[in-house]
Amino acid sequence: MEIRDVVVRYGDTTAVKGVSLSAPRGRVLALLGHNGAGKTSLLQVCEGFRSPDAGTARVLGMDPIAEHDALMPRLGIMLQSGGVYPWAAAGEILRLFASFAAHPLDPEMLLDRLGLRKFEKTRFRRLSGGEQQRLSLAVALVGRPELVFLDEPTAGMDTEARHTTWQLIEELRADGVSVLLTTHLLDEAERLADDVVIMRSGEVAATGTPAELTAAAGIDLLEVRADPGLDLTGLTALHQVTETSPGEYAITGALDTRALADVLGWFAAADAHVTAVSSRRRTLEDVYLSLTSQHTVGAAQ
Ligand SMILES: Nc1ncnc2c1ncn2[C@@H]1O[C@H](COP(=O)(O)OP(=O)(O)OP(=O)(O)O)[C@@H](O)[C@H]1O
Repeated sequence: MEIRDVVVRYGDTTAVKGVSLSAPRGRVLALLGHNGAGKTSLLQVCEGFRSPDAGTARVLGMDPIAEHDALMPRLGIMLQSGGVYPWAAAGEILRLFASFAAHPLDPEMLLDRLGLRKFEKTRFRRLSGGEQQRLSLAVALVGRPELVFLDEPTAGMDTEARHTTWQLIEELRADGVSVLLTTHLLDEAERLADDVVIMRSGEVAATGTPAELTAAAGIDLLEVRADPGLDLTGLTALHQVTETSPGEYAITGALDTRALADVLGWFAAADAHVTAVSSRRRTLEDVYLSLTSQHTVGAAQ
């Protein structure tokens, strides 16, 4: 899948501002970003549900709008709202979608795997949010798609369903299926994604594998608890510093021994009352927050 310079506008709002990205086959790509960052709009362009205002999209080598009918049977799409036939029973819905496909997965297997067996005779609208979500996932997968779009697939799911979903996604990838998912769960992205795209206000803020995004030599996150509201001028000239909450300072970047001494020396020189210091390697969540936080200032911004 390849998109180039895609722009999506809603009236005066530009939701996607010239995004380019490519998703190689057989990999899981996670699209991250705050509410309103433009993830769903971008997904809709790839799915052929929305025509971009500028730019191009190629999905499995096809134009998702002009070749929509040929493309759809090869895609699995799980929508945030999910609802398909609210009056039909869960089992009927899944078997119906299986009957549309040339080589479906076994719907009975999916009912069992996703814990839906006891709801097979329950109408969609009577299912709980998490059960609807599980059925929507099953519907997206039952046609044995080559490429799957999952918009917040595990939102509202309980822990067990979330783990089953992760396993299913890993099995899909092992079978060579490509997956493009959005999520607000950074641990989900870190566990599943081969590639990550972080969006901020309709633009790509960073891309890479989770390892690339979190990699740095030495200690890469130093957290210092001290007086709140310190004037960070001076420190920010040398390091990326965020006051993550009042009195909690996160200093990120590859920090060697000298840099650590500099940072603590700065707090000492500022006469700040330091009550705790800890260090660790960065997680994807740290990278995400430092790229999307409004309050981040400093050298690496
Ligand atoms: N149909 C629409 N009409 C007008 N504005 C819209 C429409 N759909 C989305 N937007 C706006 O476009 C921007 C991007 O929305 P989008 O749904 O793509 O974001 P998102 O990253 O998927 O957010 P979320 O994480 O909340 O699902 C937002 O500011 C949103 O309010």
